[in-house]
Amino acid sequence: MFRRFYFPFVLFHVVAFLFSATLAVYTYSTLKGKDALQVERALDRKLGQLLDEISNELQNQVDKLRSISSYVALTDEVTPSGFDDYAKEFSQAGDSWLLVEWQPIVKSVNRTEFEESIRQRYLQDFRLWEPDSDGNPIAAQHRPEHVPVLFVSTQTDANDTRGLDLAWSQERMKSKYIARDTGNAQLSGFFPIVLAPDTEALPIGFAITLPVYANGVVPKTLSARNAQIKGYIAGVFSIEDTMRRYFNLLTRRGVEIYLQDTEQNIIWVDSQSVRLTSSDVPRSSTTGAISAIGQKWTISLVPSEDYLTRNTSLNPLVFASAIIVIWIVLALLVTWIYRINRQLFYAKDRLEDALQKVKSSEKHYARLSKHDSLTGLLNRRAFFDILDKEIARSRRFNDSLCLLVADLDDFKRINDTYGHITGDLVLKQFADTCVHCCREQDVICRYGGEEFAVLMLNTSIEEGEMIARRLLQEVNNLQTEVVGSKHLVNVTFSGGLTVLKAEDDMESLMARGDHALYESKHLGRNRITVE
Ligand SMILES: Nc1nc2c(ncn2[C@@H]2O[C@H](COP(=O)(O)OP(=O)(O)OP(=O)(O)O)[C@@H](O)[C@H]2O)c(=O)[nH]1
Repeated sequence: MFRRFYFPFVLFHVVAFLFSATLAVYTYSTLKGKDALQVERALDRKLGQLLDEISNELQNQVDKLRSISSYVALTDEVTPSGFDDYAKEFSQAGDSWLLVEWQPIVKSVNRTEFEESIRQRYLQDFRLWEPDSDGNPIAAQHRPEHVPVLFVSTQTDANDTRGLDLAWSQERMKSKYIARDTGNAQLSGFFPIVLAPDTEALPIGFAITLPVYANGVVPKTLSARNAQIKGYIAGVFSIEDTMRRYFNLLTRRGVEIYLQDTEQNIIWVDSQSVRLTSSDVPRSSTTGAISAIGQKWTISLVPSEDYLTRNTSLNPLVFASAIIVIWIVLALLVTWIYRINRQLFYAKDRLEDALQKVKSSEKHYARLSKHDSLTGLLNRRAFFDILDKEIARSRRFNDSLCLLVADLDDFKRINDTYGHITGDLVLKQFADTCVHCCREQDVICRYGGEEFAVLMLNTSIEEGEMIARRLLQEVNNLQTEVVGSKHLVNVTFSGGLTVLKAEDDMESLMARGDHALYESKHLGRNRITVE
């Protein structure tokens, strides 16, 4: 009976799919990681370049402001047109400055006089302004010192900045004081630029402030620098205008740019600069610092998903196809292995089956070669094998051994009268009776057609005779039903009993048994003769 070959196809496909998907996803993410690294390196290079360019730009602007400051320092009577001409000469069109301002120091004692003198000499509607805490400009009141914008050269229409005290911005004020104390140019933090008292849109920017001393000589001591300062030359720059040209290419491609000053003000340079107050720069950024003119700016480049996708050589479709291809290859491979395996499986089954049959027929033929097929008793050849060994064993242990040779009486007549089938039944019943009457260790065989032999091991002649007579009696009582009728058949046998003697061999023992049997036949059958 063949077993059924089972293969879990559904499970296989699930496993094959998961395997292919895992392989593809792993490869994809590894390559994507490499791509991301390349993008990061490219951004790093770009950032380094930007830092250099911006640093140069700032230094360039400082140099220009220094030239203007020398004009103010050396000129006794600075006029609006003179300042404007001079400022414009050094700040060519196309430069990134929004305003260049001259901010003289105005002490509280002469603040009103100063306002008045300016009105009389230059600007009839001149007024001093300063902002409140919310950044809204209000009229200047009780401050000990003012640094209002007196003259301004501007690239905007915002001439109203004249009179504004732009020191109201904390970042700007701080940079001004540092410039005054150190005597050096100072870059401010980021702040909203007020272009007029009623400015609505405040661009975010920064200022570069230079302290101006009489004759352009910077006093050596701090107290002297504080006492002798004449005012400040300041360049005010919009981040949007100044930085845009450096960041343009990157922002257009989807890289977000964040600028951070020393005061932790963060500017997001996008389509329009936005000052962030609470949000942080995203973590996944390429960051670099620039130290310029007393400030430290941090610039962070954050590539958008869109930018990463465009700069990646990986195509998800290719990997989706890879999953399917790997899946198909696995399926073909396993189908091939499955077929071979199934053939082997069934071949093994057939072999096992055949082997089983061979084994059972071996047993069958082994039994057939030793036994009589009708009665199941040992056959003549097997009997002689055993007889030979038992004679030798009896000799060695000095045991007594009896042999009974039995032959059914007038058996030919039974065959002739009732048929061979009934004859066979009689033979079988006689054999069963022998097995029943003799002991377990005795060896019984069908010696010939209706001749039998019983070897009684470890048995004296007296015991043997007793067993033989008991068998004779049992057979006498035996009745076999004729096949196909209710008629009963009786059978008898004649027996020759003998015991192994010292000089005996197999032939002599058998011959004496046969002789005794003939004696029984001769004396009238149905008897046992002992010899
Ligand atoms: N039914 C059947 N008959 C068998 C078998 N083997 C031998 N015979 C028959 O047994 C008979 C033996 O006959 P005989 O040798 O003349 O002996 P008998 O008729 O028993 O006469 P005595 O031995 O002198 O008593 C023969 O007819 C054989 O054909 C067998 O296996 N089955």
